[in-house]
Amino acid sequence: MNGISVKNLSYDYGGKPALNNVSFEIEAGSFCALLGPNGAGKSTLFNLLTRLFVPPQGQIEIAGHNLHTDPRAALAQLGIVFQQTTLDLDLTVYQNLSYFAALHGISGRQRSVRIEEVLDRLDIADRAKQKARTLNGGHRRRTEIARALLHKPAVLLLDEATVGLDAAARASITDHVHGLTDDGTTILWATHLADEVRPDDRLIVLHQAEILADGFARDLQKDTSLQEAFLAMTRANA
Ligand SMILES: Nc1ncnc2c1ncn2[C@@H]1O[C@H](COP(=O)(O)OP(=O)(O)OP(=O)(O)O)[C@@H](O)[C@H]1O
Repeated sequence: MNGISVKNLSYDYGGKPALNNVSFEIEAGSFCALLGPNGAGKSTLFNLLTRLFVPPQGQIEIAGHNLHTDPRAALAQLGIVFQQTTLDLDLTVYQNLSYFAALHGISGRQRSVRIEEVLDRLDIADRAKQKARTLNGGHRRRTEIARALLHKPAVLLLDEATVGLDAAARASITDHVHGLTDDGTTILWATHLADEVRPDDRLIVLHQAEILADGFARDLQKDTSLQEAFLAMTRANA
């Protein structure tokens, strides 16, 4: 079964295409980077995958559930980390997660067990009692990723999750997120930074509403760096 399946997906803003007949499949339990410059269509794709937007054309399946015909089952399998931070800065890390767990109907002992599990996964158990306001950017992001995993989603979407972080925090977040596939979670990682993609990653390059390349990063970069290959690809299609 696929983690994510997208077929012939299109979307436009007032006639200007933001996604043009896009199709791809991501195997369950794998990490896929979605690399594209600003304006490529990444956020639009995420808004469609989370059903914030309804596509005029195309089909989306999340963990085998059709998002259009069975949205409840599909969305139950989805975790998301948006580009803009959405923590309540006046609550502690634990309280932020506890509130979210309650929204998902996770209660009682199960709630504290799950919170401990996800904090451990992101190596931030020692921050549980700290107010979110006192955390650095990297730890805030890790808290949001932990929160997105509380309901054990089969698929996790991250939209430019390292925006505004320094190089060390970016590297730590990308390491942690790669590790999340260990338990079978499917990851779609949107970025405009080629250095966040590893040679063994599945890579989809999105540019001007279309998929320019889809394969393993090592094959797409060939003898050059991925950054150079990415720039050459997007320049050639400017
Ligand atoms: N609400 C909107 N109204 C009109 N055009 C929009 C709107 N949102 C996005 N666009 C346009 O659609 C195209 C795709 O934008 P989108 O935000 O999906 O790209 P992106 O890859 O996520 O870029 P970024 O990293 O800058 O967010 C761009 O040309 C953008 O200007």
